[in-house]
Amino acid sequence: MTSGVTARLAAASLLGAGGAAAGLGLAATAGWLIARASEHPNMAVLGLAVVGVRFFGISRGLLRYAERLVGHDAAFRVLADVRMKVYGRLERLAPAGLQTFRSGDLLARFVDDVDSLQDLLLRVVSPYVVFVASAGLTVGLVGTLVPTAGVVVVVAVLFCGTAVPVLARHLVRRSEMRQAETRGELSTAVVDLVQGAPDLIAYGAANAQLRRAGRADAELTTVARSAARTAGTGSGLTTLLAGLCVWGVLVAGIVAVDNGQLPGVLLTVVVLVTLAAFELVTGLPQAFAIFERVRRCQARVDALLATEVPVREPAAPVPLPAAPYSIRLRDVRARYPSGHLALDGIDLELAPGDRVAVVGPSGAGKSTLAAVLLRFLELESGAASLNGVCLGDLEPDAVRRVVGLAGQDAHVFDRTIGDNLRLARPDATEAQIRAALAAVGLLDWVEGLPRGLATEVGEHGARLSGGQRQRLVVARALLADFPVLILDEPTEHLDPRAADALTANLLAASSGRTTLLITHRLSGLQTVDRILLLEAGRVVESGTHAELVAARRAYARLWAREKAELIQSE
Ligand SMILES: Nc1ncnc2c1ncn2[C@@H]1O[C@H](COP(=O)(O)OP(=O)(O)OP(=O)(O)O)[C@@H](O)[C@H]1O
Repeated sequence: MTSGVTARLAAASLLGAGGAAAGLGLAATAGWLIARASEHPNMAVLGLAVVGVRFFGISRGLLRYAERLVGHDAAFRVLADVRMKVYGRLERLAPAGLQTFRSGDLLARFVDDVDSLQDLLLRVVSPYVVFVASAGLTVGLVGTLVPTAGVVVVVAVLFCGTAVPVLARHLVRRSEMRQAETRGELSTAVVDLVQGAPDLIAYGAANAQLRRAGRADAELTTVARSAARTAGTGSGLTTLLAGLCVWGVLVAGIVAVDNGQLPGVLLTVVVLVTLAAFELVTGLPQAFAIFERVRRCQARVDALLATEVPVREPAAPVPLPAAPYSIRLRDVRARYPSGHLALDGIDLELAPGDRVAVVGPSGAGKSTLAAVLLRFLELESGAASLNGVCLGDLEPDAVRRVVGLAGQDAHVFDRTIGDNLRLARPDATEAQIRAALAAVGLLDWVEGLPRGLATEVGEHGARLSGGQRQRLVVARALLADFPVLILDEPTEHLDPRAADALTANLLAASSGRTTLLITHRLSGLQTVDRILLLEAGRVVESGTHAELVAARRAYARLWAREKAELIQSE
């Protein structure tokens, strides 16, 4: 917590205590005024009390307002700080480190759990500080005037301020702690329901998913109701105890007046001050219950913040070397946290301007190779370097400024075509945007649209065809102008002819730029400098297209099959 926030919290506590003191002052002066006025004294006697009522009345309102203002300001600052930390962590964890979290649960942690943390200051600490201040002053004032009444107030304060809330906290602990998890489960079910709606409907599975969300909702209602019932019972009990306390003070006060120990006028003061002090006590069991929920939310946020980053981040990063860039992998092995060994002894050389294709069957480890180069996945052994500097000694973000990816699952934002492109390069000129679109064969289409670059693409690019979406992602990567560009299955959603045309376009557009093309199609690879054929995480063949075809091994067989399929499809 920054010192500014600590000072604000201290100021809010002082203002809260001041407001409580003013409230008691108001009760005391008003009580005295009413009782004394009933004796019809000279107006001059009442004058000071009238001023006191005005002063305490106005200052109580002002102090409470100021306390809320300063307290909320502090709480929101804390919240902003935590949210920034959580977002920063999410950024470092994405994508490999987030795979253990479900996206709905992640959303609940990032939004609901972080939001709940403000309750600690606003709904737990603040009411308790105010109660402690009120109770302390009341015990002092009432105890001085009527010692036996003071004892009654002390006992009531201990019960209302400690015993009942602690008991309520104990009873409510399980359900309050369960709330954060259940909210996460509901969020997960709803996110699945919304994101998977078309498939759920197509497979007739929507009702089952709705029932799952319904069950999570019912469980959340049950735990919330159980927590509210316990907190409500606690509030009722404290109200009862506060009422008994006021009666006890009244009886002790009457005895004191009878014995001549207390002037009759002050009896009203003693009773009204006690009433005012216990005004806030009914909220305390709720505050303790909230404290349990906040603790659980804090634990969930802490777990996210403590999640290990999937790649090593150097304590003292080496500065990024100057361009041009060459990359070298030597005997690289990489394993996913699940234990799967996805790369097993990979060697790769990417000199400036090299265009290398990585091909191989599904699951061979092609995308994993991209993940290693982008520092999304740590090496288990072997060496990876950029201009001779170990990739692990550079800041991962610095590596990602050099090595860019146009991935098969890249996100298309719910904005316009132009916005999606400018994301990669906010200052891109019209000519640069047009060149990127032309390189992926989208320029004619975009120019034919009534709104051109201002056309909205919908959520996840829903208003685009699979192929257009894919091309847009590649255009964005070209526009970003990364020194080393990885194109992961850029032709994934295209028919064979369109795929081959796009590969040709891309290889032409990336001419002179270091490019790693990951693809399952071999057509068009005649123009790349080198091809690596991956199988089960190992390079089983490498060379130019001509060399590999001439070698008549696995690559040549794949090539023959692809040609036959192309002839068949025509
Ligand atoms: N996050 C992950 N956790 C565990 N295993 C993974 C993960 N991602 C991929 N794998 C496994 O690693 C292996 C290599 O996967 P990878 O995605 O690199 O293959 P690929 O060659 O790119 O396949 P495709 O052509 O289908 O995209 C596969 O067996 C896959 O199941």
